[in-house]
Amino acid sequence: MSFDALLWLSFGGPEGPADVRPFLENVTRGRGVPPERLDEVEQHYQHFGGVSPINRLNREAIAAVEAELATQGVKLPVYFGNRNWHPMAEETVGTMLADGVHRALVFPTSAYGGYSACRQYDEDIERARAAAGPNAPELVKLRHFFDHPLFVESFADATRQTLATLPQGARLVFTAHSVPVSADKAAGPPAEGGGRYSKQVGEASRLVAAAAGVAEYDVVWQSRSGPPQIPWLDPDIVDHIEALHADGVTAVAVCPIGFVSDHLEVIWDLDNEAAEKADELGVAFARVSTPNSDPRFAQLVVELIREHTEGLEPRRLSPDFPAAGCTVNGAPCAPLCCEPAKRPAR
Ligand SMILES: CC1=C(CCC(=O)O)c2cc3nc(cc4[nH]c(cc5[nH]c(cc1n2)c(C)c5CCC(=O)O)c(CCC(=O)O)c4C)C(CCC(=O)O)=C3C
Ligand SMILES: [Fe+2]
Repeated sequence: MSFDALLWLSFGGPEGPADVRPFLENVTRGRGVPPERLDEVEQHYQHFGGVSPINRLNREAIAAVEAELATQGVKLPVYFGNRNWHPMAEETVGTMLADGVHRALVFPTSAYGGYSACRQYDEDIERARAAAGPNAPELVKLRHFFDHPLFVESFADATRQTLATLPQGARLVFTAHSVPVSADKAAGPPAEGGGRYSKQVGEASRLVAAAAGVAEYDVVWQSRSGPPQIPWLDPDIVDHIEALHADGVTAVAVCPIGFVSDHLEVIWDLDNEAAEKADELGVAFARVSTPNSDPRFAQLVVELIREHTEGLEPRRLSPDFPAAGCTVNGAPCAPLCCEPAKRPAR
């Protein structure tokens, strides 16, 4: 099938102090996140001058993908749009329409299924197309890539490098963004029994640990928000470091398997909060870098594109593991797949 563009679809982040509050309001609109949590998270952003690295990292990754497309002789202009901050997906899809784009592939910057990691990007696609009107380009989203060999090898090499900086016997701990337990239960089509997000995170961790030659590891969660009475996936990375310390562990390598770039949730929640806890306990700490700046990440994106443009055989390390994510115009992967949780009224 023929496509005339790629839309790089990401989360978005503030690019100056005045952007922070409106950005956070976009992220949490109608989601019942307590104002105290927002004030706290605002401080994390202001600590870095109100600038999240995420937009810069996306622009760098896009430049690498453009270069890789040129190297492989694939002609496809790349556009950049976000869910929560400028350039917003609505603005970008408007530009694509004005440029005469009819059909585009969409690369979402998340490797996983689940509401926040997959279905919400479909909602972004729907919203952006609705804003563009009846002639909006057709938008075909690329699939989950948690078990793609290029994703796994990139994290595995980075993990090996990080472990080499730590004393022998360091514990390897994978982390991904926590979500409400109810959201994880609703992840995947109902017949699958839920948990598609946490299961894929667990499988990616298993693959990376195996490729890095590590037999024992843990999978934990980070960056929890929402009111405390609502259960989220746990344990939290900071609590887990305490538990490991109590068990006599003296060194920890943290691999942010749930993310593709060193954005704010990584540089604050891990490099700051988790590292501080480890330091306080006298536990050696090192964080594995994410794939964003690895040349294999650009190769991965181009390979996912060529699955569509040239019918390239999808490469998966766990082909029997449930995965999806390839949607047309933001329609769900399957009926009731990753249904949005019931949200408190605004
Ligand atoms: C699964 C998942 C991913 C991974 C998939 C993916 O990468 O898409 C992810 C990524 C990210 N999350 C990010 C930032 C934030 N997430 C928040 C809040 C929330 N995240 C959730 C889930 C996820 N989030 C959920 C269930 C909430 C509660 C509110 C709601 O139900 O939606 C809040 C609100 C304040 C707070 O409470 O923390 C912020 C600021 C940034 C940008 C960092 C930067 O600026 O550099 C990125 C990449
Ligand atoms: Fe988040």
